[in-house]
Amino acid sequence: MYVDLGNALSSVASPGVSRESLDRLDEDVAVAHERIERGRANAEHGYAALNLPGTADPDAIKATVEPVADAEALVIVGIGGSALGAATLADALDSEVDTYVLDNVDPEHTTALLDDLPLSETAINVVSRSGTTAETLANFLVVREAFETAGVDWTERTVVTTGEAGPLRDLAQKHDLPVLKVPDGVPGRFSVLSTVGLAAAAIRGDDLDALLQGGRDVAESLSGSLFEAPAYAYGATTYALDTRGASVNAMMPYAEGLETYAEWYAQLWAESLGKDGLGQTPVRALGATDQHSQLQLYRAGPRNTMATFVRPRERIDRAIPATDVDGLSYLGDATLGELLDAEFEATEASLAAAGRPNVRIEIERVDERGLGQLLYGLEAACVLAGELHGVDTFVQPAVEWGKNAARGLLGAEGKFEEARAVEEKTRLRVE
Ligand SMILES: O=P(O)(O)OC[C@H]1O[C@](O)(CO)[C@@H](O)[C@@H]1O
Repeated sequence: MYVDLGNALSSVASPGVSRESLDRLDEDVAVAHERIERGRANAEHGYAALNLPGTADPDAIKATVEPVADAEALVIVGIGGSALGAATLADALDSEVDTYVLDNVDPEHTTALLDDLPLSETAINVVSRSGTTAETLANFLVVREAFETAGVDWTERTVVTTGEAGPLRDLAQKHDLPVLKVPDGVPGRFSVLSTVGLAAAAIRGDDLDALLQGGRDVAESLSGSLFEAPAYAYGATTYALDTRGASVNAMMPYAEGLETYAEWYAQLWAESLGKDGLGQTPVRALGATDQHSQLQLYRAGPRNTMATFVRPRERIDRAIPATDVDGLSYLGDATLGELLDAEFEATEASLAAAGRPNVRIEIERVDERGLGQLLYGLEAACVLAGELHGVDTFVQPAVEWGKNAARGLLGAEGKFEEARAVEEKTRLRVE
């Protein structure tokens, strides 16, 4: 994983950070690194996630999913951190196994998916750390019923990933289902390199060892200086730019296979840093596509945005056929990959020319090792940014209010004051 901070410097951009400020900030990075290392050594909640490249057991995961290793299709039933990591790997990596993610409770979408699936050839990976998330459990009950209606034994097609206890763990035990434990101390959004992201990857036949090796590559680079650790360089720079006004971070990977990665990043950044009135707003974008939708704002809108450009250094390419159409012959001399790289460098430079901060992140290829580096790198960057902001990176208390309100509206057991607030909504209807 390579990071280039050049276009974030105050000599190029505003908001920007001076080299002297980065040198001063590096002292705080050293202190934060010590804290992180201590947290990792004691396997403290959250910090333990940065140990996964060394603690995850790919062979045990592969053995557990063996019963469904013959699947032609896979449905991942989960939400948030229990879906986005696996979905990111599935979007980026090729596999013989057609993979679908049920991470919403839209009846039309769920029904259409179940109607199309070859259920007898389909594996189900239901994932929930708490085992109580309404959307995940509701979708699983619907999926299970579809299998039963089709006369397919769902207990033969299901692998469960969940915590030590809870309704999903109870269900797995009741039906003697293969179950993988979510490791202790690993919040959902930091769990892609654990059983949470790797169970589906194993069913798909992805190279788990290479994914974890990618994580180890970056873990070994973590040190007390941002000038030696690319992940910390990125984390520290987002912090420096955020505190100077860049309260929005547009994540713009230049690879179709990394589109879901930008969604994964959005949860990581929003749930980890969005608290105590602080937090950089993550925006999902895709290069070159969103040059033609969002770039106008980032180049000429309020000076509150930084952009993060991600690209693989190598990709399988395809020539653009020669053409005699006037004004287009230049395209015929290039390839799609060359055009995409030109767009990448041109867009990066266009923001710099307008004095808008941006950072470049590169990996060798969009393969298991490259993804392991990118995902672990962003996790480490996020943990460091959380230390510098002085927030508790590993909790997300603000999400509970809405969950309680929804449970109350559906008449779940217990008292949910929040549900009353929904009924007492202030109204100013215009029809
Ligand atoms: O894995 P679980 O417990 O189903 O939670 C799913 C997601 O919901 C959240 O708790 C937010 O509501 C996320 O932090 C988490 O990744």
